[in-house]
Amino acid sequence: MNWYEKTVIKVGLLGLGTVGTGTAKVLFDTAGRHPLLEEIEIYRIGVRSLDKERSVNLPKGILTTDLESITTAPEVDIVVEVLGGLEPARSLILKAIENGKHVVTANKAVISRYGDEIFTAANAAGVYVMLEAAVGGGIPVIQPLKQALSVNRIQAVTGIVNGTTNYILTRMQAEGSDFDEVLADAQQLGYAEADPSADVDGLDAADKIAILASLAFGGRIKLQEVYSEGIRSVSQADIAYADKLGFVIKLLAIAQRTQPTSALSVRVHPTLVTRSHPLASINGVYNAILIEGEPLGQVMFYGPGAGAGATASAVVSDIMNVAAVLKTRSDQVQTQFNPLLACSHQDYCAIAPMAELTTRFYARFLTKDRPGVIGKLGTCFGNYGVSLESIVQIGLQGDLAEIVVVTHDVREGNFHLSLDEIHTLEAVDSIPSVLRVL
Ligand SMILES: NC(=O)C1=CN([C@@H]2O[C@H](COP(=O)(O)OP(=O)(O)OC[C@H]3O[C@@H](n4cnc5c(N)ncnc54)[C@H](OP(=O)(O)O)[C@@H]3O)[C@@H](O)[C@H]2O)C=CC1
Ligand SMILES: N[C@@H](CC=O)C(=O)O
Ligand code: NA
Repeated sequence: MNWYEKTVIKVGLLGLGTVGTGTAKVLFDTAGRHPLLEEIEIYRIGVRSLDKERSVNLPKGILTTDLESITTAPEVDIVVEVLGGLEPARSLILKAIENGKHVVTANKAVISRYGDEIFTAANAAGVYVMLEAAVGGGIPVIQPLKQALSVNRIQAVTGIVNGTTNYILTRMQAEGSDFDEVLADAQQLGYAEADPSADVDGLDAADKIAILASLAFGGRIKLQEVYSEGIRSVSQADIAYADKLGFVIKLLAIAQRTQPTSALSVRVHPTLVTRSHPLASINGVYNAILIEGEPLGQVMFYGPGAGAGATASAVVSDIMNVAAVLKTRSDQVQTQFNPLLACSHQDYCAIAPMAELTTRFYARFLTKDRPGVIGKLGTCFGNYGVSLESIVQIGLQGDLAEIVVVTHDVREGNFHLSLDEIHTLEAVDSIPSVLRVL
């Protein structure tokens, strides 16, 4: 059959949870959207339970628990994986590719770990694997990086890419709310991963920055080389001190190349961001990704980073992009990829160790309340070339003095050596927090 004659493109949907339901709702309600959507039909939907109540009206017999049959059905053109988790998602994606299906996925966990295997298989099979929903939820950022921005030499990608943690930090900052209570709300709103520690411990953001770095810097990224630190250590005391010093605390995901030929720094950590920075005002479930490149300069993408409708918008845009290729292809056999849709990186990017990072730091110390302690801290910092931007003693915690320090740019390895020496001072009780400053 000639692809020009095809008027129905069939989608096999794996998963009908938050994202799957949002996707089905858009595909069942096409009025007022792009006319190409009218040519896209859901063939089957794979779920775990056939008895669960669903918030979308479904044609009879469309649900199945036999997910593999969807990936092999000759009728299906595009398999949409919105199951989450590593398995069976990875195996089903590979099965779909093996059977010549194009794949759309929202699964950053699978792509960041098995992207190598998946894209190698897809390129060999002549199919596309699309992942707009995997980063920034509804925000178009994957396609812009592959297309409009690929003209640029990218220098840095700095993002708030996890909706759950941004929602938690925003409410902790605005209302002084309790961490566990706000996390439960984020879960109830459908923002969090099935295991929310992926959000809270920075792992979801690490998956996403690995994907963004790969596209921005043109090489594969080994996930285990991405440094990640979550928000469990962020306390109300640090939020209050940051506020007094003119900062807000955000979980940032950063991929940066300081010199054209240098190794990349790819990392996720809670960060003090000065209130005037564009990322400081991104609140709630919203995400933003600030990209810096030459010759463009800075561009920032902003929008809802999680949730059913927003994520469905990204999933369906990928389905449409593949559908457009299928409709305009003159031959059923793939002869050439569209280089602005496919992913063909072969080499790995070199990643710099964290000790080599140059950044500012915020640190909070509890010390004995006696004269000369600040001088001793200053000497330890001076021994390792750590220069201080500010040092303040605001209050007491019991009979201990609380001292907060913000440094100028320093090599991370040197800063940690100075902390090691400070730990040995008799006057120092503890160092409850150390955070980086953008
Ligand atoms: N939620 C969000 O805002 C966003 C999510 N994502 C990503 O989208 C993906 C899906 O997330 P989300 O919709 O929130 O997840 P949910 O947990 O809400 O939904 C998962 C769906 O997959 C089905 N499912 C899961 N495992 C199996 C299995 N082994 N066999 C059969 N069916 C299975 C479930 O079936 P049943 O309904 O029967 O239980 C359910 O329908 C994840 O990769 C997530 O990271 C990306 C961006 C935003
Ligand atoms: N759990 C994720 C969902 C979207 O990717 C988040 O909170 O950002
Ligand atoms: Na996106």
